[in-house]
Amino acid sequence: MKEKNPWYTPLTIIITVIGVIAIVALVTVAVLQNRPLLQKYKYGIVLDAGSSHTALYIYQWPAEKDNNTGRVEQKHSCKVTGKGISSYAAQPEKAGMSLTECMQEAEMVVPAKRHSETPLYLGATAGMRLLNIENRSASDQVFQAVEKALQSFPFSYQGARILSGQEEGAFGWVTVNYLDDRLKQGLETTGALDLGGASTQISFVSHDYDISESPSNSMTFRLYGNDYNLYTHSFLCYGKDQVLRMALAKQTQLGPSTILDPCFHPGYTTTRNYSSLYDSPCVSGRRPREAPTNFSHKGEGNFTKCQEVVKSLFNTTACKYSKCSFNGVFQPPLQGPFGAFSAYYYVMNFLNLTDTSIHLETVKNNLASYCATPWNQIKQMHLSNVKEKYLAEYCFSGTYILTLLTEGYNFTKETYSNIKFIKKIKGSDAGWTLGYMLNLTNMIPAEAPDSPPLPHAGYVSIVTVIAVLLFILLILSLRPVWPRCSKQPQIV
Ligand SMILES: Nc1ncnc2c1ncn2[C@@H]1O[C@H](COP(=O)(O)OP(=O)(O)O)[C@@H](O)[C@H]1O
Ligand SMILES: [Ca+2]
Repeated sequence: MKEKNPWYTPLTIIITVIGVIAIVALVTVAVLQNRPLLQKYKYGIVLDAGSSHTALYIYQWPAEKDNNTGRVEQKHSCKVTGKGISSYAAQPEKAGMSLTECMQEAEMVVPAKRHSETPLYLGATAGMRLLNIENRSASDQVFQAVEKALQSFPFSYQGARILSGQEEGAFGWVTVNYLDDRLKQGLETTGALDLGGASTQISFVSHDYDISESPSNSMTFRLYGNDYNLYTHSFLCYGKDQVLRMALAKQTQLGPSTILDPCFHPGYTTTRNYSSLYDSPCVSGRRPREAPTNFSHKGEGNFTKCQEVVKSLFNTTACKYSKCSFNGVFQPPLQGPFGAFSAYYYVMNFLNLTDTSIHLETVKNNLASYCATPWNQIKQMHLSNVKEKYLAEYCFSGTYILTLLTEGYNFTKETYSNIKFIKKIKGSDAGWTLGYMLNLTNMIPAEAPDSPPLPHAGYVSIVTVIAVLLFILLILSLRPVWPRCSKQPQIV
């Protein structure tokens, strides 16, 4: 006769079945109760009207969480065809029209029932700052045209304006640290380096400096219960396109109608127009009196000489503060890691120089040999997939970036490795737009939100483990019954 398994008594079977059903029910209720109902999203749209081009970003976040936890992410981006809105000074309506395609894309991406509640912002940066200095009424007309175009879409239009350099720098810093989840957790923050076409920004938290030394460079925030004292500065005219103008202006001032430019590849040659070169407040003061219409621009491909030209655009002698970067601008000691984005990334990524663990001298040597490569060879290798204008300027831009970081901001060969060249963080572009929207929609609270002591997954696991333990205890408590059942004769 077979031994009867004591576990097979009707009582234990019934208890087991009820127990399993109870556990499944308990876990299901716990999961359903705590799961966000349906993943419904809200949306926000920001247009970045930069000096070289405009880009549209669509952000989304779970509808029930818009007030606290850091869950905003980039859903979509669209690059407006053509140049930046400031280039339409002579025909403002076209600035508005240029945005149509991307705005239509936004209408498709954002679900129709959310259109009317989706905020839409346009922020313009250094290109419009310069146009505003140069020709106030042209800048106003561009804004009127842009405003009219944006209002014709079904979103909740919140206005178009020029950001100050401080705002541009600070919102870039907010974006980077928000996406890295550093703000909510009160971690050490990352500095932000943004290189545009017409201006460049540096923003970081430096603990041991006196903000009163230069109040115009300081911004204070209280975010998620932490206080931040941010140093930020925007150098107008030190974006890479305006710096190139300044470099050319400097070299053409010497007089000849042909300039041999060390920042361009050997064999590169083009004819440039004096008026269009000097058509910017960054250089207009330097225009030679009796310049011919055109000048010939030839490349020489010499990194060391190029660096000298670029260095001459930084004034590092005058400083009325305890410490300066350049042009008499206060800068506290650099601190912490830095994220460098926008043109910093485009240029260093093209040059294969994004790895900052490589020694700075090696980086310079690599760039020097790139600059010395004949223009024909460069074109043969890359012209099929890179715009010729960008391609011609990477040697200059790379040299400018290294010079700005070391001679301008005072990064050393030791601190260079604190910089990370980045394009995106967790799928969202690094740039000022996200920080701008978070601020305007009050999505980063000053105080830490009250959150449940456990994350959802932890809560469910604990409930499950406790339920299973209780169940085992129950089964074990029935054990005294078993010996009786097993007192069966064991002989066959
Ligand atoms: N693929 C690329 N390679 C090199 N440079 C690029 C690339 N894409 C964009 N850029 C440059 O990045 C810069 C972006 O600046 P932008 O945001 O338009 O100006 P700003 O921020 O000064 O208003 C411009 O100089 C533009 O030419
Ligand atoms: Ca920009």
